[in-house]
Amino acid sequence: MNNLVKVENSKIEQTTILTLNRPEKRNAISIELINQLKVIIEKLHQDDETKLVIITGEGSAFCAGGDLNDFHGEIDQEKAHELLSQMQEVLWQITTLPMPTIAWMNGLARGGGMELASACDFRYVHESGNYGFTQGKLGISTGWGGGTLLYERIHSQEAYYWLVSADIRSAQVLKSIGFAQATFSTHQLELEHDLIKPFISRSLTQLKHWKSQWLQNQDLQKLKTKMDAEVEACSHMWVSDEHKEAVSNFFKRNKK
Ligand SMILES: CC[C@@H](C(=O)O)C(=O)SCCNC(=O)CCNC(=O)[C@H](O)C(C)(C)COP(=O)(O)OP(=O)(O)OC[C@H]1O[C@@H](n2cnc3c(N)ncnc32)[C@H](O)[C@@H]1OP(=O)(O)O
Repeated sequence: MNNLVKVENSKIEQTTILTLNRPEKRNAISIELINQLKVIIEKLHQDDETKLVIITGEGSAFCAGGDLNDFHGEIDQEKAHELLSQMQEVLWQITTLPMPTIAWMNGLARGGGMELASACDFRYVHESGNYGFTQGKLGISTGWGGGTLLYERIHSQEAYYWLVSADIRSAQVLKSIGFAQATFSTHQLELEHDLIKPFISRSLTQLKHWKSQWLQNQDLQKLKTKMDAEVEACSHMWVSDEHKEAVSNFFKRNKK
């Protein structure tokens, strides 16, 4: 079995780094990758020693969103709902992990890649990357619950506008709207990085306490209900002609 997600446990720093490992596909999230991620995140829920989880991508991209070969345009509404729900569950499990999570966005992200980042507690973005909730241009809405999470991360007026405009933004803009906590310029993720150091210097007890406080501060039941509604809405848009055409145009563009 290919490791579509690399897992590195750093015992001294009590940190787990998860690296999406399909660089040739810009780390697009296939069904197989979802299945692997599911098992890894489930294990982390039972892990009493890890105090920090970092999600990043191999190569030039953080994540290009759902793999459009698996999440293709010809599936019906029920099937779309079933597939979208699988990744929604992963996003939910990441959101509710008992330790802090960081999306270390080493490069570009699109669509579901932005949703994945939104499921993390903190986001750091590479200064040369570009980032977009581009679902609007594909004739759909966010389909994994990440639109709901976006509203939790930035000002609601800005979230609403970003989803409608579906525009691609720079790292500096992400920082200015509060989606990213900071930008970085290094290519290799190092746990000694100034942005990671504060986490590593805190104890397991401290970090788990702050995470639990963070989760208590949210109405998780309401959040889950809103994420469910988002998946349902997207599954209906999935079968629109506009969406089918957008997916087909993507593959045609890539064949040129
Ligand atoms: C399904 C859930 C839904 C959601 O809930 O949000 C989504 O995520 S929908 C998907 C949203 N994502 C996109 O629309 C991104 C599509 N990709 C691109 O726009 C570009 O590929 C890129 C991400 C901007 C990268 O551009 P570039 O660096 O120029 O690389 P290429 O375009 O040449 O891509 C390299 C390689 O990767 C394949 N690829 C990229 N993204 C996807 C994808 N989302 N699904 C499947 N495959 C993808 C691309 O086809 C190329 O493959 P080869 O042709 O085999 O080299």
